[in-house]
Amino acid sequence: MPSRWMAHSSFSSDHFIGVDLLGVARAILGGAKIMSTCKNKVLTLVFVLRPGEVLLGYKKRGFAQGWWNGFGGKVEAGETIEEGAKRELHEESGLSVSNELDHVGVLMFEFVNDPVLLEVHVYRTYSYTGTPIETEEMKPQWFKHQDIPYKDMWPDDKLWYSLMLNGKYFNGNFKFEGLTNLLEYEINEITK
Ligand SMILES: COc1nc(N)nc2c1ncn2[C@H]1C[C@H](O)[C@@H](COP(=O)(O)OP(=O)(O)OP(=O)(O)O)O1
Repeated sequence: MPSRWMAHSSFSSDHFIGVDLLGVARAILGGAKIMSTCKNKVLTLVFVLRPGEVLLGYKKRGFAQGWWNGFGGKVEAGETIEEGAKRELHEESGLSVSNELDHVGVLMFEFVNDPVLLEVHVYRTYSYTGTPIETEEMKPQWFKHQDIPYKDMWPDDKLWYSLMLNGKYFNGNFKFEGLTNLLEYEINEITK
């Protein structure tokens, strides 16, 4: 969300890769403009962890079909973002979480020629009940951190997964042209 761009302006050089300063300035200014004209679509993305491994789901249909991702989707009317995250996790993987999820980040995605910004709330948890099951939408599989299949994932994922896996808090802004061409981005680690 553009306001978050402003609120957390301390860039971590470790995670601020591949964008020149002019590009960042343009992106921030562009963000401010976008904020006044766009409506955000609020989505969730949940990562279930066990020591050294993360559970990902292979998307069998719809948006980003054929790619691996965490579990999540649109927040429905009448539910909090975290309730939406738990519901989507259960629908897509069969797992339930009764404790609070750890809210580790917010990612903003802009797509060229699309006025709608995606506001993706990222959660992680080590605490869950159930056994992952294949659903109509996702096929779950545990991956060791070193085996995460980044080539079959959204191009932004390799840029922020290490923060998420290491329990850091972060936000990010990404501008895509189509689904595979990441034009600009910035990622900020947040000190709580
Ligand atoms: C653009 O980059 C993205 N990267 C990553 N890693 N994840 C993303 C990106 N854009 C969206 N997502 C996530 C956010 C959600 O978890 C899903 C999209 O959810 P979907 O559109 O399938 O929402 P549902 O409510 O499940 O939709 P249907 O019920 O209509 O299937 O991807």
